Amino acid sequence: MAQTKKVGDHCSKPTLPLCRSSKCVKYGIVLDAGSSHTNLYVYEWPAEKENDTGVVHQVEVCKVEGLGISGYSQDTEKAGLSLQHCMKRAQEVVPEQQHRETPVYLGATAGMRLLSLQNRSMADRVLSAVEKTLRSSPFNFQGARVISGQEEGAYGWITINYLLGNFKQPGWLNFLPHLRSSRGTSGALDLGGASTQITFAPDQELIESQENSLHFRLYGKNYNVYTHSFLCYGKDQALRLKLATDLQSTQNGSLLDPCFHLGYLRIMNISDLYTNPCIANGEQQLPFTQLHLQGNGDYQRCRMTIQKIFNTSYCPYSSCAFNGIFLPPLQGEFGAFSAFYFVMNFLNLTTEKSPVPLDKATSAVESFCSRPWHEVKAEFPKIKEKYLSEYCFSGTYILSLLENGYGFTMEKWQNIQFLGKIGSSDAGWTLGYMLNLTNMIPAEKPPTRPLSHASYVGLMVFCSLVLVAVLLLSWLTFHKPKCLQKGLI
Ligand SMILES: Nc1nc2c(ncn2[C@@H]2O[C@H](COP(=O)(O)OP(=O)(O)OP(=O)(O)O)[C@@H](O)[C@H]2O)c(=O)[nH]1
Repeated sequence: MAQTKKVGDHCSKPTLPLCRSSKCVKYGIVLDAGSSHTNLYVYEWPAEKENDTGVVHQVEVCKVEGLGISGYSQDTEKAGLSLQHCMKRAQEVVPEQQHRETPVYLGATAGMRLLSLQNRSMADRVLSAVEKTLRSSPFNFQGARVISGQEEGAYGWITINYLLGNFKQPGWLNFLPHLRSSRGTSGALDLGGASTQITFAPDQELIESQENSLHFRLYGKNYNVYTHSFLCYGKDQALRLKLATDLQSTQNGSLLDPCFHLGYLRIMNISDLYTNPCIANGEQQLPFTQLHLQGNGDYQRCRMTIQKIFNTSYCPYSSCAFNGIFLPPLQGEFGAFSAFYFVMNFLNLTTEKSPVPLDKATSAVESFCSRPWHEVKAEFPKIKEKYLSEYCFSGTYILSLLENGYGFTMEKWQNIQFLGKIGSSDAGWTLGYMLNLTNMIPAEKPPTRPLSHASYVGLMVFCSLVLVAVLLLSWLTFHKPKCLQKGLI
């Protein structure tokens, strides 16, 4: 059973001093090694870091081309060069005198979790190759590791709530402890290529399954948070799961697929489809080596085929998402990011103001899926064919996951905001990871800032004037001039 994580507890012992030998850390770098590619993020500390007043924000993002876990294992040299290019970019962004103080972290997510399950030594080789490049940079390399699904969910939740300013409550709430609940935070929905996470503070205190339960103490406040990471339910692995399920009913490897546009053709090697732990050994039973996929763009049928990858036939708890995984009743607002945003943004279903209602979103995906492939390709010539050809599947998958998998009804759907960035920072787990490791979110509320000299002098003058006025009034009351006293008789 996974241990309950206390993020705030790590914070009580700083792992990285913010100021060393008169130099303060002003930047931090995090690399997110995902299944399809790696992103390098450079963050900048707020100006008044000692008092933790400003907000740590992103100043640069660099996409390391080819360095997805699969890409790296295929072409190490090319991916290594691409990584060096992004490290150089970071050296330009971070002032030279700051290089030695700037911490660099690498976290690998679900792609690497799957690679570790499938081929441990390959996964270790990938990590040590990346580590070697990072060690040779002028920055302060702090380590590369595979983060757990629970951490990915937790840090995504921390990132968006930190950026939305949800952790710092007005001081007057300290005097009304009954109002200080976990509410007022936003839930986090993250869709990757290999896994998807849902994290939120539920209404009910009890989280029925220990491995879905997180306890944080941040800024002097306790948070009970639910999280789950569904490995193999990122959008790329979900497509594989769906294809593997569909293949069971074909005799010759030809598949009429409603999740792709009419006129779209794709040929895939069956061995590529089956080389990962998400799909149990079905390959041997198939009498063909290639899959010939032909699109026929039918949203309703696509939705039905996707539905088959969610097993909702059993639930050992009071309520479940799918595959027997506990899910408490959904609570509050949610921010949906990563591929949730990429896909919904392409389909024009993200708005800054009010969310697009569920029925309108469904009609939009349905109408997109029904368009012939040649027409879609002609309209979006600049979009990568891999992304463009899969928006129909991805849009339908997102609707199925949120509606059927998690139970976002028409009403609850209105609480979802699809987010690319918050301010200048991308929504994702990386910022939360760095904030935790550098102790930027303390477990306890920082002491109230002492008054500045000018405010102190001003306050003293004001108090003195009030005192003089009170003394004068008292004197006038008890020693009234005689003429006045006579007049009153
Ligand atoms: N449309 C579009 N899709 C993208 C873009 N960048 C990444 N993706 C896809 O979005 C999905 C999620 O990508 P990431 O957020 O990098 O997730 P990941 O790191 O693969 O996630 P894990 O599953 O946790 O390993 C993947 O299927 C990517 O192929 C983009 O710019 N546009």
